[in-house]
Amino acid sequence: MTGESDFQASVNMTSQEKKKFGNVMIIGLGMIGGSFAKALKERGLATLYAVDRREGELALGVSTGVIDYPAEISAEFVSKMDVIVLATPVRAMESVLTDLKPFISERTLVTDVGSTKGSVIEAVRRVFGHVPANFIPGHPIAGAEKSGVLASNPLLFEKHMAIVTPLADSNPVLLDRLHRLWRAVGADVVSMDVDHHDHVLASSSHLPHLLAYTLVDALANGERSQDIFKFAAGGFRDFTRIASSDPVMWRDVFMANKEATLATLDHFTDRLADMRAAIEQGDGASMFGVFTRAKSARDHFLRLLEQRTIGSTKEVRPVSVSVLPASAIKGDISLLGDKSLSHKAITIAALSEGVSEIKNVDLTGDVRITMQAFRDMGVVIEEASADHLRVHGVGLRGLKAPIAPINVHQSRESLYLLLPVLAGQSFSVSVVAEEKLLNQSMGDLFSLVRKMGGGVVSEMADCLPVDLLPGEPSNVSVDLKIGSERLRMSAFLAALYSPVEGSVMTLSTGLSHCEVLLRHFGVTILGHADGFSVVPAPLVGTDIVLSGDEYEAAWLVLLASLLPGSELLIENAGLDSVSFAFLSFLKSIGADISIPEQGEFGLYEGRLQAGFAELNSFSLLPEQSYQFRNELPLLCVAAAYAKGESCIQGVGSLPYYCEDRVLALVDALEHMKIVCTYENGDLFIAGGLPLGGELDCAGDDKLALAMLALGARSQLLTKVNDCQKLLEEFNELESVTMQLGFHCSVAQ
Ligand SMILES: NC(=O)C1=CN([C@@H]2O[C@H](COP(=O)(O)OP(=O)(O)OC[C@H]3O[C@@H](n4cnc5c(N)ncnc54)[C@H](O)[C@@H]3O)[C@@H](O)[C@H]2O)C=CC1
Ligand SMILES: O=C(O)C(=O)Cc1ccc(O)cc1
Repeated sequence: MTGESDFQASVNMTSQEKKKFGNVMIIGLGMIGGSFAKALKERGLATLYAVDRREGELALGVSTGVIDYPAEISAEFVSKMDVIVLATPVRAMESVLTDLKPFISERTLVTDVGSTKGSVIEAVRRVFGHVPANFIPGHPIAGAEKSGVLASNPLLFEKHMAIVTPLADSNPVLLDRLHRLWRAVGADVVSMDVDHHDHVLASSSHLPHLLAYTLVDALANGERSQDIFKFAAGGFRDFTRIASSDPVMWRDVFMANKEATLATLDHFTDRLADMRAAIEQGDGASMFGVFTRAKSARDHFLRLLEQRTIGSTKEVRPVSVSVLPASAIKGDISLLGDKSLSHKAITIAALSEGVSEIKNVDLTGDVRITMQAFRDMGVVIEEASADHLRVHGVGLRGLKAPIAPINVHQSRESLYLLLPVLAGQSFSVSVVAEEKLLNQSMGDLFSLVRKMGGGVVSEMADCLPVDLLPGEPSNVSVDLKIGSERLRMSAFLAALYSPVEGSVMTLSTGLSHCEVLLRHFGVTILGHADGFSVVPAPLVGTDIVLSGDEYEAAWLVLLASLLPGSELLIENAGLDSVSFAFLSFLKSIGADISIPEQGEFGLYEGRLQAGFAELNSFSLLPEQSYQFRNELPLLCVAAAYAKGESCIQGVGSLPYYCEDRVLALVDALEHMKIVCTYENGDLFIAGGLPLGGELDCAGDDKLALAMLALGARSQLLTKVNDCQKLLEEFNELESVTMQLGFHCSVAQ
């Protein structure tokens, strides 16, 4: 069968000619074996041999350049191999292993590509009596409905996953080689436990194939089959593509992975029966619920998959924003709802009874993570348009246990909202996260949730991932001390689950969006001298139009104040106590601002107007600096343009991230030739006219806006680097400023 001289020529190669992975033998030169061989061969990484019970495939393999040499299972070939890959249907692997056994050396890596893993390991045990350290199973999650060597594609594995399922005594050197092999053909390697693999794949791959085969067979043999196929629309074609897959391979898969397939099939059959009942009873709401949840889950996963295909980690390109000194800003605008408010409104609407319409909602970035979590727990959320949601609330305790852990990815906002809500349910749930949220102490949040009465279990002290276990609800009374302000909404949510009136003690009695939003949904929140009490009652679904982002509004007001001739009108401002106090302070130092009246729930809502005015220097007391800690970068800019020297006291006593921001802005001011002095935690800024120049906001969006405002009336162009976060948070920056005649240009 094999040309002995070819073989001799190949094994006589000098070490220089020997390729990175040496001699690789594929057993079963079909679509997957052929693709793997071709990917290695085209990259010059190995000398490729193949064995197949169909000689024709081997001849085609050589003539189409998929392999170098045909081979056979014999001492001469097998003993010289560095890697042997089993790529036959899974049930053929036992006989292949039996043939290999007499010749195999323990330095040779033996692996496979089979779609099931438990059955392959059982076959290895039957043949060898144990699993040898050099046998390490694998499975590429890439393929097609085609078969045979002619269908092989050297790019098949690029940016797809390859699962490896090593055993406790797998040889680590050979395991490393297996990882390298898959990475060399473009795959991302993931390790998995054998049983987990078989259950996951039973649902994600085996069940869909079973449904496609059965559907086509049922329809093809039924009445009107001719016309069914003749008039089949795209959906039928999409759904049944995989019914063209190889029947031998798939018969083997179902025989090999019986238990796991039956489990997922039973689950699916139950759900199909529910759907049948819904159709029979004309229960449109149930159908609508299933369809919306399924659509959003699929859309969500597709987005994740797209990110994978672009690259395993999201590519972040550095972005800078430049401003040319402007003469004036003029115009009427509406701002998109605040992101943090959008997260909160979705959460409260999901926990309300009945339907809520949320308008002017920002659905970009992290907000979708909060939304997906509620969808995973049975809340139907319709996207009526790009900034309008219809949320079918399920009540405070009406969430359903999710089938997988809730993943908050890297969204702190989602985590702080979801954790108290999950702790109030009657099911256990795991919460996982990614990258920057891992390995960070969540002590303040976890202890708040513990107060609610349930169990909070994490492997690493107070870090994610965490398991929440239901417990007897206890009375919630939370004291938000300095620096814990980010817990404010979490505390109010926890208080909603308190059996008796919950209380949230706060430093100031001013109203924030948290209380206002809850009042909007029918919660009675009473203000006291040292905070608030929350009267337990169901939340009531309602309609709400979210007001524009407050920091963006404050920034635009500052711009209007700095630029002579400006006339600005923000149609949809919504100011909480701090923003109201901040704008009132600007007024007190000479700004020309007209603030809207206080509305029913406590916000200053409506039209916010501002025009140019020369600002006076000011002195801010430590308690004011604390109150305006988030707005301080804007106040530094006001000071830089004001007449005379301003003083901001108590910067050194602010939470570290607020102080850091101010100090970064001091560097920028000095770079622009504005004289600043920072002494004993107090900051002095001598007003003047900033020069302009290149600045770096270190990825901080609030700082970036302040820096752009510094450039508003400066003498030269101002360029701010590292603005990715700014554009994520304020993605209409360019369009809003363009509308007002203030040109911010974005460059990558
Ligand atoms: N088709 C797909 O999309 C994927 C398949 N897999 C797995 O890869 C393996 C191969 O699948 P495909 O390449 O699609 O099938 P295929 O039908 O294209 O190739 C299988 C090859 O194995 C040969 N073969 C069968 N029994 C043999 C034996 N006893 N000795 C030597 N050769 C033998 C056949 O002649 C054929 O050429 C299967 O275990 C399958 O579960 C894994 C991922 C994706
Ligand atoms: O063709 C498709 O869409 C597939 O699903 C390919 C596939 C088939 C079997 C596997 O074990 C892995 C991937």
